[in-house]
Formats: sequence, structure tokens, C-alpha cells
Amino acid sequence: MMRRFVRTRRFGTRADVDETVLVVPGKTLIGGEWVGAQKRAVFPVFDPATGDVVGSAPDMGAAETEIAIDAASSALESWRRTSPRDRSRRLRQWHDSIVERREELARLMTLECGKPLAEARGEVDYGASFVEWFAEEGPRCVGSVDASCSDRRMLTTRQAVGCAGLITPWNFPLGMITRKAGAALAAGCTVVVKPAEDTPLTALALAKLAEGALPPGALNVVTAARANAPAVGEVLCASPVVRALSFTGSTEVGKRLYAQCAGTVKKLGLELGGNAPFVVLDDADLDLAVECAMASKFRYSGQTCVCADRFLVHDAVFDDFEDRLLRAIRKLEIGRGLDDGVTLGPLINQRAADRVRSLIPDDAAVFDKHAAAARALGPTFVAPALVRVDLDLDHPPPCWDNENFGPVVPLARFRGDDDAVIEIANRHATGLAAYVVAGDLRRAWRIAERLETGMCGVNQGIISTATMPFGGVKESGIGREGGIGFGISEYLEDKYLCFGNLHF
Ligand SMILES: NC(=O)c1ccc[n+]([C@@H]2O[C@H](COP(=O)([O-])OP(=O)(O)OC[C@H]3O[C@@H](n4cnc5c(N)ncnc54)[C@H](O)[C@@H]3O)[C@@H](O)[C@H]2O)c1
Ligand SMILES: O=CCCC(=O)O
Repeated sequence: MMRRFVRTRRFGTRADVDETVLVVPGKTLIGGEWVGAQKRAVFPVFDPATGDVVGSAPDMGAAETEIAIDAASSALESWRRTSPRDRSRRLRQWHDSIVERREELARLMTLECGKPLAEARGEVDYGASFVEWFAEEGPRCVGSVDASCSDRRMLTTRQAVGCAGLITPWNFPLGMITRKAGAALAAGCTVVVKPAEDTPLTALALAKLAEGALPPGALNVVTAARANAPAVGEVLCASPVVRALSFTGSTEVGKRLYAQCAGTVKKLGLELGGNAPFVVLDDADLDLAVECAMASKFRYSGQTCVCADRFLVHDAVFDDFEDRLLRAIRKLEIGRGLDDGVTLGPLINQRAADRVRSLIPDDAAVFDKHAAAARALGPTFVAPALVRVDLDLDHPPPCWDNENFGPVVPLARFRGDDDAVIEIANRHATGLAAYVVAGDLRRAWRIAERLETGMCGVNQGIISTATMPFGGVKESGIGREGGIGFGISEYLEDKYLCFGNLHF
């Protein structure tokens, strides 16, 4: 009976839960609309700033994932046969409904992930831009014809790969979903999204906003508590119906999913962790260097995969840069994301905050005003810390070798020529983003080309955009998202057709 119900309904957007009420100050976004006939276990969603419960989401597992895959599979044939132009219009409609609810989505996101409201608004814009971008990309994904042989015509067509499983993290509760789902849906795939357990509400709201634009079964959302995430992942990876799996999250889980997908040889996209070097050369404009450093390091309190993580500053400008950076850090305002003027919110949960605190050595530079504010606000708040790192030591501190995912600035001095800093920067297993601040752009170009990362910002701290390919090399992952032709190709198969013996 449950099977029949979800085959015709979008899953998760109509979860059978009557406890699900979204508390958005002053407004209820779509509270209570997921009430169905059956009760289902739910898990609570917490405000990272206060620890208050802000809502709940259905705690689904393997059985529900199978059902969601069925729903996606049932919708696939008709969706992939829909003309790319029609799909594009529908995506555009989804985009418009996201933009229309910008403020509510932003507030909801701040409530469940804690990022300052201005950043959450920025993420709605960023997330919506992927839906818009792929609505435009879809109709342009055409094949090619080789008519150079006298008696043959050889061509390629681009076909939707099939159903796609999309597993996303909490740090961009909206943007990481639209970056995948926008591409997949534009390509003609139907999807099952598994959002992070900390941020299921934004995912459900997004799916709700797609109702009316997308046909039933095209976009399915399976929410699950942390304990059920592996079960959901196993089903998505093992299912022969799911032909592509795209994951954004930790390198550890990414490696596990990589192995799990081997059995069905899926098309795989992995956007994993980084540990971005941020290089300041001796001819850099130091005001610009600090501006870029602050933007990159403190975006969402340091909880992005492209945050600057290893600051490598030339000996000649080290002291000056450090002084200026400390002055900029001092101006950060710690507080709850919904409060005016806050630039540094809480970390996602206490486990994450404790982990970050454990990476900060006792001799780190921390301002008293931040330390006091963090203490008063609660256990998820971490004061920004600057940690001097001596690269001559055999063992640099753990915050150097590990992506710190918090407001921690590990700062090291380098001497020597550009090759020296390239060598240090590349001394890491991951390779997602890097940053170079330089006066001489020829030097910067040469360094940027030699850094082993998928992306590099030169004199720029925020580089993410729908129009350029996002992704890493080495253990930072496989594949690209966004960009012209890149992101959408992850969900397309190129088929070669050969028409021979045409006897023209
Ligand atoms: N490269 C990128 O684009 C990008 C973007 C955001 C975050 N990240 C990385 O993600 C990490 C932080 O995010 P996180 O803590 O949410 O990562 P995570 O890997 O713990 O969780 C990500 C998602 O995977 C799910 N998950 C966890 N275990 C699973 C399993 N065994 N099987 C299937 N799914 C499982 C989670 O429920 C969540 O939805 C950081 O390393 C960060 O750099 C990378
Ligand atoms: O955290 C990873 C994604 C960040 C981004 O898209 O800029």
C-alpha cells in the first residue's frame, strides 16, 4: 500500500509525518503540509546557535530509499523523453519559485545550519543560479555528426544516464542540492536526493517548491538521521536502477561510496574535502591579500570545502600581513546568524565545534572579546584563532595537515623562490582549491598552473560560480559541477551511432 502511495507522489515532500512543523520566526514556510495518512519516525533538527529544536524530518532508511528509487524510475521514461526545452521551462519555474521565497529559505537555512543571514541569502541566490544555469545548458546539449566518409554518417547523441542518487552535506543545504539536481534534471535524469541529517528542512522546502514545476517522481528526497545514512547510501550504491551517484561530503565517506559503487559500475561524481593553500607572495598588495583571506577563510565560519586552510606567506611580508590579518579578524562579530551585523555564526554542532577546538593550540592568537562572546553564546561557538606554524618542524600542528573546517587560520612563513612554495602547497593528499595573491601576474600564473588543485583563485578569495567547473583533483574527488558542459555531462552518456552502406 505504501508503495502505491509513493509511486504517484514525490517522496519526502509528502512524507507521512504530522510532527513536521518548520518554525521560522514570524512565518511558517510550509509547515504541516507533509501530513499524510501514516506516521513515521522522525528525527529532530536543531538550531546550531541555541540547541533548540526547529523542526523534524522523516527518518527513512533502506526500504524508503527503494521506494524513492522506484518513484524516480517510474518517472524516468517520460522525463527523459520530455523535450530539453520543456525541461528547461520547468526548471526555470522551479528557479523562480526559489527566488520568490528567497527570504524564507534564507531564514530557514540560517535556523538549521547557523550561517549568518546575509550568507544564507547569498546561498539562495547561488543555489538558484545553478537551476537557472542548467535550464539554459540543457537545450544546448546536442550531439555531433561526422559526414566526412563518403558512404557513412557517424554521429553522437547525448542521452540521460538514468536515475541519479545525490548525497549532499550540511554546509550548503541548498546550493549543493541544486548544483547536482539542476544538472541531472536538465539532462533528463530523475533523482533521489539524500540531504545531510543536520539540514533536511531546506531540502524538503526545495522539493516542495519544485512541486508544480516538475512531474511527480522526478525529484525525490529521502531524509534520514545519521544512523540511517549508511543504509540509504548502500541502497543507492547497490541499485542497478541508479546509474549515477553524485556525492559531496567528507573524503572518508566518499571513499566508502566509491568502493560501494564498484559493484554496479556507476557513473560517479565525488566532491570531497580540501585543505586549500593560500599563498601570499612578496609583491602582493597586502590589503587585497587580507580581503581575500578573510572572505575565503571565514565564509560560513570556515566550514566550506574551499576555505583557505594553509596560509603560506613570504618571509618579506609575513609580519605585515599577520598584523593586518589580525586587525581584520578583530572586527569579526560572533553571534547568532539571525542577528544583525553577525559575521561569524556557530559551527554546525557541538561535535564539530569540539573537534575544531581540539585543533587550536594553547599559544594561538585569540581575541578576548571573541573568546568571551563564544563562551557566553554556547558550545557551538568557536572564537577565531590564528596559529603560527613553523614549517621547519618535523611535525606541523594538526590544524596544518587537516582541513580544519572552522575559524582557524594556520599561518606559515616561507622563504626561497616560487618553486619552494609550490612544493609545500602540493604536499597534501587533497587538491580542491588554492589561492595566490601576487602583484606580478606572470608569477601568479606560473604558480597557479603548477598547484595540484582543481581550482585556483588569483587575487580573489571567493571563486565559486555556476558558470565555471567546480571540483578537485587527487583525494578531493572526481568530476566537475557547474560550468559550460562540465556539470551536465556527469549525467549524460554520449552514444556513437554509425550509419553505414548508405549508397548515396
Ligand atoms: N568538494 C565539495 O564540493 C564539498 C562541498 C561541501 C563539503 N565538502 C566536504 O564535506 C565535509 C563535511 O561535510 P559532512 O560532515 O556533511 O560530510 P559527511 O561525509 O559526513 O556527510 C555528507 C553526507 O553523506 C552522508 N553520509 C554519511 N555517511 C554516509 C554513508 N556511510 N553512506 C552514505 N551517506 C553517508 C551524510 O548523511 C551527509 O548527507 C568536509 O570534508 C568538506 O570539505 C566538500
Ligand atoms: O563547501 C563546498 C562548496 C562551496 C562552494 O560551492 O563554494
